[in-house]
Amino acid sequence: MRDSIRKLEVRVEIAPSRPLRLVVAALILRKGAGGTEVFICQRKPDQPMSLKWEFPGGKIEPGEGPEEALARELNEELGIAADIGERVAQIRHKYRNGGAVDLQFFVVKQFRGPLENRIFNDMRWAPLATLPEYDFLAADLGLIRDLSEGKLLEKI
Ligand SMILES: Nc1nc2c([nH]c(=O)n2[C@H]2C[C@H](O)[C@@H](COP(=O)(O)OP(=O)(O)OP(=O)(O)O)O2)c(=O)[nH]1
Repeated sequence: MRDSIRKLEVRVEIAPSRPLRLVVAALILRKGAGGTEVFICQRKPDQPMSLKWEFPGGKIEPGEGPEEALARELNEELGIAADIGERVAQIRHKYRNGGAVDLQFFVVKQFRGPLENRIFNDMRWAPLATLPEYDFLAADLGLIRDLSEGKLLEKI
């Protein structure tokens, strides 16, 4: 009995202090003159990881499914009603200062409403080949490389 209590205490001590954040983000796509473009957003100067570029989205709230969470975030951040499409990537990343994230990326090809900037420092459509020119969040860098080389979306 005492042994099992001791084991339990040890487990509590080594439990991770920062939980894994479950995050969903959108690759909102359109056809541009020079090929496919994706919608990218820049974080504000007063946010953690300030001025880094990212794909719109955010944390899944308790009780939400990933698609539901992403539709909510896109409505809150950009004022659009989006049709959430195929999940094309999942990435786990440990930030040096801020714990770990589990990121799921979904394609969005259709949405209703004009894109409004409600929370970002800047936002724009970027041709896939130009993505490496932007200072993206570290977790996104593998995805950025694949997108810019035309690897990930070839079947879409
Ligand atoms: N939306 C979005 N978040 C991303 C991307 N890549 C990446 O590492 N993240 C991280 C940054 C944040 O830690 C988290 C998203 O959380 P959030 O949007 O709900 O809130 P936040 O930026 O204020 O972050 P936090 O300080 O509350 O953790 O996921 C991405 O491409 N898009």
